[in-house]
Amino acid sequence: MEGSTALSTHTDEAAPGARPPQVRQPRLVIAVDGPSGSGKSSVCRAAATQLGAAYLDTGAMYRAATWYCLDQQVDLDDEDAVALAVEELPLTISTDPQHQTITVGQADISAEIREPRISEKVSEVATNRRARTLLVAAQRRIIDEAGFIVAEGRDITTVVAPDAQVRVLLTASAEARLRRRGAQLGGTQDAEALKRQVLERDKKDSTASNFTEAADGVAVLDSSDLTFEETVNSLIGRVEQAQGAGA
Ligand SMILES: Nc1ncnc2c1ncn2[C@@H]1O[C@H](COP(=O)(O)OP(=O)(O)O)[C@@H](O)[C@H]1O
Ligand SMILES: Nc1ccn([C@H]2C[C@H](O)[C@@H](COP(=O)(O)OP(=O)(O)O)O2)c(=O)n1
Repeated sequence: MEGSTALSTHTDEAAPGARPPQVRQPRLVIAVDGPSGSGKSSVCRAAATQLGAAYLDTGAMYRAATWYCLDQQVDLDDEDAVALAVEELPLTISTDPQHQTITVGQADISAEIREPRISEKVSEVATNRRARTLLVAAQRRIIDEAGFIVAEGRDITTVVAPDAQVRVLLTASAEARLRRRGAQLGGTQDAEALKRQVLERDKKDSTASNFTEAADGVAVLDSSDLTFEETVNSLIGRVEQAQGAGA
């Protein structure tokens, strides 16, 4: 049933930065979208750590849903079956940028969801409209509970948190993104496999959300010619500007 989110998402308590838990953070949401390999996860994790903010990797939730469907031998072409599986998904996700774990039931699938077998199937779940509705609702709950959080994905600036104080589209050239993903996977993937996991997946994902052009009010951060540190600093600079504006 659409709207009745039985998706029992549970968030592990974030332990961000060195800030004591009793210090209440002002509400500040940093939304980052972008294509595969643009640096969203690594840049946002580093920025959240330095800022003492929580961190939400929404792609990991789509990956976990895909892992669960495959584990339960759900036919990914069967839209209803995929939506039902996502409805019952017993997901726990950490929002601590320094300790990222994701579990389904008792299974810790933090490493498994990064495997190429998941990357090659995840768009089939991410383009399921009902699955998206359920996952977006869960993501909004997590963001609301955290208050001070960097959330990244494909539709955070536009659908999940369009009212975020900082909204950034993180991009990089196709060449840079393929090179980065290849290096990240330790050179284990040939050029064709990388293209499937990066460019073809982006093309399919683009049918479900727009992360190739910045929406109104969303700043573009092109990391093609920036070092990792420069990219992180640029994002933090935007957050500090917003903090200054809100102070
Ligand atoms: N500006 C950058 N310069 C060089 N490498 C980067 C940069 N940004 C990210 N990377 C590296 O590229 C790889 C892919 O980044 P990742 O965060 O997984 O991207 P995404 O989450 O957008 O798919 C990581 O190994 C990361 O360290
Ligand atoms: N908010 C989001 C986040 C991810 N997705 C989809 C798109 C991707 O194919 C998968 C996995 O996302 P993930 O960010 O882990 O992918 P990359 O690390 O960028 O390659 O989920 C989405 O549709 N909406």
